[in-house]
This record gives sequence, structure tokens and C-alpha cells, in this order.
Amino acid sequence: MFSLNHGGILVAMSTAMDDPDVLTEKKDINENMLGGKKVKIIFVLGGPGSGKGTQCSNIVEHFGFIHLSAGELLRAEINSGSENGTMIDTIITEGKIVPSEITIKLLQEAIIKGGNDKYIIDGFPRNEENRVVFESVISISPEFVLFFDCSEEEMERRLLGRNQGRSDDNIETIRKRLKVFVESSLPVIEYYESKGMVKKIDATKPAPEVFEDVKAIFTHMA
Ligand SMILES: Nc1ncnc2c1ncn2[C@@H]1O[C@H](COP(=O)(O)OP(=O)(O)OP(=O)(O)O)[C@@H](O)[C@H]1O
Ligand SMILES: Nc1ccn([C@@H]2O[C@H](COP(=O)(O)O)[C@@H](O)[C@H]2O)c(=O)n1
Repeated sequence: MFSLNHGGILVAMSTAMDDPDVLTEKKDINENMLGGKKVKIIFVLGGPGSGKGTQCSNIVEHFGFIHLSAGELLRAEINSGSENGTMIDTIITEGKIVPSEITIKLLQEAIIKGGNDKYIIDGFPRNEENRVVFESVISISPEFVLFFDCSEEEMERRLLGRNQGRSDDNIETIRKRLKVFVESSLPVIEYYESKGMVKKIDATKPAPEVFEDVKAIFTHMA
């Protein structure tokens, strides 16, 4: 907690305060909530290769959520030729975490564009800065946090076999991503755990068995 990057958070928060577009978007989301259209958000966390994307597809199919993958949104931003593209590409290739204001703006735009009332947000918040800036700018608390718990050996094995042409699915970057997960993402999960908000799934099992456990959680959701 004390190793938080307060500088980054303050910059992101002051960006939100100084940028009228960001403020308008925040207002719209809050009005949606207040106007009887409550936006439900579930954060889906777990190490790289734990099976988040695979299970999110199942959740979309069976439970009607919109799936927003922070990593996918960042990759789309690179491919769009945006001015931030090269910087995002470098960070992803190094297995590091993109500044929160960039990722949150992409999520914010996708939520507004999605027009749905329930979203699963996959791979976010990835560090304390992501969490604090999201809370400050978007002000929506997740219903709960779904945590896919998987051994490092299994995650590494899966990523090396994924074969989707991702620039970060090589052994060097995979090891960096695993280290970042332990150092930066696990503390976020521990934070939500301390608030009783984490639903942990054993993600080492075969995908259909993992989905049985996921299904039980979503079926019993209020
Ligand atoms: N339970 C499972 N058992 C075996 N393989 C799995 C399982 N779940 C997913 N996979 C496979 O492992 C690879 C990684 O899965 P997936 O892309 O869903 O992980 P992820 O957590 O979204 O990864 P990342 O964070 O890197 O995007 C894929 O090739 C997928 O088909
Ligand atoms: N909140 C996030 C999410 C992702 N990233 C970067 O994207 C990479 C790929 O993410 P996946 O969830 O698709 O595995 C990840 O390693 C980060 O570099 C991010 O910065 N912030």
C-alpha cells in the first residue's frame, strides 16, 4: 500500500478534473445509474493465461454480460494508429502496466458505447493505481471480483501454447508478466479480499470444469 505510485494517481486525477470530456463522461455514467439503469460491473482478475478470456466468453454466452478486456482495448488502440500506440506497444512488450488514465479512458468509452447494464471487465484493475483512479474517475464499485487462481507453471504452459500471434506470448515477456502479476496485481486482489468481495475459482482444472464453478456464482447472483 505504501509503495503506491501517488504521483501517477494524482496526475490521472488532475487530468480527469481538467478535461471537460472526461467529466462529462463520468456524469453520464452516474446519471445512468441514478436514472434507474444501474450499471453492474464485475472485475475478472487472475494471472496471465489463467483463463480469464476463455471464461469471459462463456459468461457472455450464458449470462448476457458485455465483455471488456483491458488488454484487448489496449491492443486495439495500438492497431488504430493512435498517437499513444507506440508507447502502449512498448509497455505491453515489456510486460509492464500502461498508465491508468489511458486504460480507464478506453474502458469508459467502451462502457458508454456498450449501452448495456452489465459488464465483465477482464484484466482490470491490474495495480493499485488502476483501482484508485477507476474509483475516483468512474465511481462504480464492482459487484464482486472473480479471481482465477492458477499455478505459475500452468499459466506459463498455456501461454506458450496459445499461438495467437501476441507479441507478449514469448518466454521472456511471460516471465515479466508473471512477476508483475505477483508484485502489482495480487495486492489489488488482496485489497478486495479484505473487503469480502473476492470469489475465487480454482482455474487449474480443465476449462469446462472451471465454467461449472463460474456458472454456480453467476446463477446465484442477485
Ligand atoms: N482451464 C484451462 N485448461 C487448459 N487450457 C486453458 C484453460 N483455460 C484457458 N486455456 C487456454 O489457455 C490459453 C490462455 O487462456 P486465456 O486466453 O483465456 O487466458 P487469459 O487469462 O485471458 O490470458 P491473458 O491475461 O494473457 O490474456 C488459451 O490458449 C486457452 O485456450
Ligand atoms: N489494466 C491493464 C491490462 C492490461 N495491460 C497491458 O496489456 C497486456 C496484456 O493484457 P491481457 O490482459 O490481455 O493479458 C498486459 O501484460 C499489460 O502490459 C495494462 O497495462 N493494464
